[in-house]
Amino acid sequence: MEALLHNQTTAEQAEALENSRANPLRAHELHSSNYFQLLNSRRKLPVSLRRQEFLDVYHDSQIILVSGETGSGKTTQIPQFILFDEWASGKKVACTQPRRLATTSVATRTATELDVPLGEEVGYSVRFDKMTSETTRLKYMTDGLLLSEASSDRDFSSYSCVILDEAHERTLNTDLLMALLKMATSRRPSLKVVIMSATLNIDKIRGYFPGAATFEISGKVHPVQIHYLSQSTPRYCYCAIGVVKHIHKMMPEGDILLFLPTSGDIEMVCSILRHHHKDLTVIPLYSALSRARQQEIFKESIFRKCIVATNVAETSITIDGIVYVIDSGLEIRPVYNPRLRMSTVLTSPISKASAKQRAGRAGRTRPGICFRLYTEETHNTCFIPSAPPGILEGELASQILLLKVMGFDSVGTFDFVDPPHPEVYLRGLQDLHSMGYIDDKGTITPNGRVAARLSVHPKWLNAFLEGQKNGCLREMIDLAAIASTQHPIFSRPPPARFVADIAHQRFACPSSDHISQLNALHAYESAMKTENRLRINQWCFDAFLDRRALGEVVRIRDQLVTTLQTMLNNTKEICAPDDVEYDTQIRKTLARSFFYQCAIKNSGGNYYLYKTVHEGQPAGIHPESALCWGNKEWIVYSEFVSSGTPYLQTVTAVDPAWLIDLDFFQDENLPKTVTGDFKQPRVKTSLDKAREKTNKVEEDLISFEKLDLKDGE
Ligand SMILES: Nc1ncnc2c1ncn2[C@@H]1O[C@H](COP(=O)(O)OP(=O)(O)OP(=O)(O)O)[C@@H](O)[C@H]1O
Repeated sequence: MEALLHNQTTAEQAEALENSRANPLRAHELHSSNYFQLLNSRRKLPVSLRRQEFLDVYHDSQIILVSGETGSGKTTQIPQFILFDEWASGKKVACTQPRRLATTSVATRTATELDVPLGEEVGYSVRFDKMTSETTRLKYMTDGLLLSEASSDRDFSSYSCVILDEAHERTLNTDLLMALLKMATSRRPSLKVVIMSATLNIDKIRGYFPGAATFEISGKVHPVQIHYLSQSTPRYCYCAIGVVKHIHKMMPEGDILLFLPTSGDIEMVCSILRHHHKDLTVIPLYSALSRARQQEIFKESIFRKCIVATNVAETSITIDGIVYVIDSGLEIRPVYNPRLRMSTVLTSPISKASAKQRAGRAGRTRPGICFRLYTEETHNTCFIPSAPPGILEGELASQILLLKVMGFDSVGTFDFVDPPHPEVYLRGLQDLHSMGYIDDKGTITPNGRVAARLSVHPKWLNAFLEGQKNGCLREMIDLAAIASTQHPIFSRPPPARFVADIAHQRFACPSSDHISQLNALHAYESAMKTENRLRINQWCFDAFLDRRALGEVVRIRDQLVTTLQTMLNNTKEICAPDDVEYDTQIRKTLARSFFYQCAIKNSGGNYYLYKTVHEGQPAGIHPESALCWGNKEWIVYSEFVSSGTPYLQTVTAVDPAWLIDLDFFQDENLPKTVTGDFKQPRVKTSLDKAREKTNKVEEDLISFEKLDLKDGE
């Protein structure tokens, strides 16, 4: 012990020893010198100075709303206070985060602070990835994951306390958790709930939890100077490059964090910065990058680091060394349009709360400076106080299904913090009905129950069932896994986009992007069997495939295969890529499972080559698709997104004959004008032709059967 503590002063030694005794995780063990160093800095955090006061409030109340400055220690310290306080209960403490990167990084930090290996007493759990064990008592997890746990345990019975962090973001999942926790606390008096945020809209949440106690922490760790532009500029990327150059050439050491709205902006700015500043380590950060590439932001560098990020770096994470933050004041927010079944991603100004969070990424381990690429007047007059709750902007089908499986039949009267817009809610119900997951009365069906428990979007259950009939269940599982990874398997680095597109041609299927994805995955798996580890990296590099994304797909797929084992045991012979029927069966399965996402060639459209069948919304096909030339009459698509231009993404050509028996395509369900005519006569004609053709084939078959053919005739 003396040897370990030889660097500490006597007072520190005493304090450290006292703390180590109070720490039930390692009370009988010696701590590393790093532990004591961290302990020293943790003790100075504003939250730590009020530990006892917090615990007093915690003991007296069941629900506590905590608000405090960014960097004051909420995310890393409060869960530790609660962990030790609740130790005797034998239950776990959960702390939720809206994003995966923040979840894994704060779990790592807290485990380091407590001097325990990550995954033992402190762990994390995000979708398709976890580091937890039997001994885990403090679990950082994404809000989505806790929500899916709640679907089978409405009382949160394995937890003594649930902490919802970054509640000001009001994600759809956090809002639902608030509602479920409110009910659970009335059933389980021993369950505690802590809702934390730097900029909590206290009045709204306090109104929702009338009896809750509030605990406010003031005080910053380090000051952050804020600078505004004197005049606004629309050329935010070039302005940002100018500020980086100025900092790099003129200002003292310290890393830079630059916030831009889109991954396209980020890649463009990164390539310009790399070209002009060889002595700057430029690192992009956005959600579509693989986890390993995201982790690069935490690595040390001999040069000054410049991290160029979207709002994934906005909350909870601390990147040691960041002194300068440059904030473009913009972000992209997907907004769901229930009438068109389309997600619009538009670049829009951030909220004041987000601006504060972004500035708060500096000044965490030393004083910082934040350059805001907008005027002070813009900040004060144009930015809304906080972003609208996710429940008002997102699609709701899977959340409604989850609530139904939990027994909330009348979701319309559910006690939300902010109720969803009725049109979005009704669209969600309609979609679930089309998928067969709820019946005419809105009651969940047996298929709906299974779909709600899948780790992928519930819509995939129909693809699995249809795939089982058509002998391509494994292919549907592969596609569900590909759709569920955040990272695209086809890599298209901007400087080599053209070369990448040529490399991807070897996987391309002219009638289906889904089959192109399968081709790439299967080629990777064959290469894995024959090549060694080093060669496989080169193989992926040459093919412009993201190896880590493919690895993640395989992991997700294997988990799904385990879940769907019984289904797989009952499946027909799996069709193989060299079967004549392979393409057709996959396209047919996709058509019959995603029939509500159909589009037909738009006869009058030049640029917008297609129109969605039921909404009649014109759209182009994404230029990365093998079907972008529009030579197929009918298609199904996976996503309908608009970032100014509406695009259908990941599309497959289908035959309308595969759809004609579905209710969705019967005359009474096709959209009509007020005079009763079909809104899209082309859809109607095409379906009628398909019907005639199918009837003719059936008639021919019947008359063929009627012929009493004898052997040899
Ligand atoms: N990975 C890390 N490396 C270095 N210091 C860290 C790290 N994580 C946290 N810290 C230190 O701990 C402090 C508290 O961090 P914490 O995330 O708990 O604050 P917070 O109040 O939750 O902030 P926010 O609201 O921004 O999430 C930081 O200001 C920083 O000094």
